[in-house]
Amino acid sequence: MEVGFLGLGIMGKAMAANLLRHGFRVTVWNRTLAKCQELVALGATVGETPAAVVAKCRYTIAMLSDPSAALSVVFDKDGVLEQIGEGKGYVDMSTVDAATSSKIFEGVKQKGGAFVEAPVSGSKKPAEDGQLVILAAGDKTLYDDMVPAFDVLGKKSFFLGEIGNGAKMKLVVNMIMGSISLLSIITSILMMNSLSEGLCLADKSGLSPQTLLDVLDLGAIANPMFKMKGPTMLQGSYNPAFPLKHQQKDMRLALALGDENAVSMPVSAAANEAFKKARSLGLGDQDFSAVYEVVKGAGGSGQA
Ligand SMILES: NC(=O)C1=CN([C@@H]2O[C@H](COP(=O)(O)OP(=O)(O)OC[C@H]3O[C@@H](n4cnc5c(N)ncnc54)[C@H](OP(=O)(O)O)[C@@H]3O)[C@@H](O)[C@H]2O)C=CC1
Ligand SMILES: O=CCCC(=O)O
Repeated sequence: MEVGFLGLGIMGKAMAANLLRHGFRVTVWNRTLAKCQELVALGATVGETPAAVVAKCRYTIAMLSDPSAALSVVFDKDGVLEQIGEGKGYVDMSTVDAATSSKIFEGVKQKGGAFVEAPVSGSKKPAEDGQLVILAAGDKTLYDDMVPAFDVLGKKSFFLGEIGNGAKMKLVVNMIMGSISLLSIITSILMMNSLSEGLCLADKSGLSPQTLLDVLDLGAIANPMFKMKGPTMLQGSYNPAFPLKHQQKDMRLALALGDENAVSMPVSAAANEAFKKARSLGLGDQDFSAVYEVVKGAGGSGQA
């Protein structure tokens, strides 16, 4: 199967590489064209513009940063709309809001093409391993055509019906993830303080601190988020798997969805403020766990 791939950021690069590894013929484009070279080394060909990629491929996938990028790649000069038409499909896997997705759907439909939105759950590692969860909606025939690609990219794909449902599901999932991550970080700080006391007490009492850690990790207070992100957070190292600016964009879009539906979400609103604060501190391109710096600055223990 031949596919086009637009957007080779953290996620797009891993996903396009995965398709190549599984025998797909892939034509790639990225705004910063130099980033295509890594994929060329894996066997991809390059399209000079989104329109050139769509002209060459029956199916084109996009993985772009946010609503404005997703719209620009479709509607601007040399964009997808210049070449999409009867018999061609466009699949946007970026995380955007339902209104953005609907605009793209209408634009593609007017040209006679088919459109599926298919945002994903799972970060850099699941993208590399083909273990994403795909939340698709839109044209069912195109969705069925894309199943071989979705099977490579993900461990499970859902077809959620009319356009917008995939975008909304993704925003709800990420809103929960963003809030829980923040709560988990705060909890971790408190946990780490009490853990420090516990380790000290074990040591002074002649017990092995490492055995204490092993016992705790098997019990009810084991904390997967802290286990995954904790060690690098403690070093103040936030190499991005999921950039903080994208987490804050998702919180913002999810809160707007809450506004539209009059759903009160005080926890998410507070989490959004913390992510915004982190962006104002210049942490937007770091991993979303860098929100820890905000929590520390607000009076959490730097010992954590
Ligand atoms: N990282 C993660 O863990 C996950 C991310 N997502 C979502 O996937 C999408 C991509 O994320 P990720 O790969 O991490 O993001 P990156 O920031 O690493 O990559 C963003 C991509 O979008 C391109 N881009 C940005 N603005 C424009 C524009 N105006 N026109 C054309 N291209 C543009 C960038 O091009 P250039 O290289 O030129 O800057 C790059 O290819 C986002 O919507 C994110 O929310 C979903 C699940 C997990
Ligand atoms: O949108 C990013 C989600 C990251 C994840 O699901 O781990």
